[in-house]
Amino acid sequence: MIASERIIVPLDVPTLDQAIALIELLPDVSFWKVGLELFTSVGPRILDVLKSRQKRVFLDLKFHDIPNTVGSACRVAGTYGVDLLTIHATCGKDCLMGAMDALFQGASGAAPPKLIAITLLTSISARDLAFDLKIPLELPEFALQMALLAENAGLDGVVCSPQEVAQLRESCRPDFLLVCPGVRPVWANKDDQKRSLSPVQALQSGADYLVIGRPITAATDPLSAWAKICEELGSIQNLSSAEKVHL
Ligand SMILES: O=C(O)c1cc(=O)[nH]c(=O)n1[C@@H]1O[C@H](COP(=O)(O)O)[C@@H](O)[C@H]1O
Repeated sequence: MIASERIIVPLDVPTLDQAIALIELLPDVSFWKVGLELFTSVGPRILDVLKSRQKRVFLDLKFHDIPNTVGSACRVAGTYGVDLLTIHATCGKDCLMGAMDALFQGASGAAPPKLIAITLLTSISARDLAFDLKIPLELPEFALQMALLAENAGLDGVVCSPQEVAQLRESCRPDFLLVCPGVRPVWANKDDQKRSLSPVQALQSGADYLVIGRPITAATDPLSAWAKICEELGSIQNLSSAEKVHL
């Protein structure tokens, strides 16, 4: 897999027309993420648009509810034929296991999406975790525990910040997918991301996929921002973990 295929670009726009314009502006992007804004606005139509263009699809709905509700939603999401789907690890083990079962049922014989759990949102700082959320664990330890919970529940991987990815790569099974948002080239704004690293650092630390949005989509020239990031990633010599990923 070449480095650019490991970048997932979020379609964080409110309308179908804007989503299609972005897809057409960046023809070399092979993996797109559909998140809460676009899916709330457009629904599953956007998934058909992407699949008809042979794109891989990350459906980022970040489910977080009781097991019965999440399971029912996963049964529907399993019918969509997408590649990746998100759930919060803090749903708990029963909910995570039930979600996996429900995805298989929904896919009815076809390959279900890989289910990956949010460990801790990349917009949360160590201070937020301790003082606002009152979690009595150091941030890297909390992220690790959430990843181990997801792994024990049989999930395919997790979403984590690039700052924790090296630790998770060491502690989790080798084929456990590690997807990192909050990635920022040195020349880009941090925006609301609190635990970022550069794309090169994130891949070198063991990420399988990088989610990179505003540094590309909000750039004055998105096409050259995309090209610049691909060029930076092209300089990495050892991309071995990519060989394990078959999405
Ligand atoms: O699940 C995600 O993709 C996600 C998890 C997380 O912890 N942090 C995070 O930023 N994301 C998503 O990754 C994307 C990051 O976008 P930028 O900050 O514009 O690069 C957004 O679509 C977020 O919804």
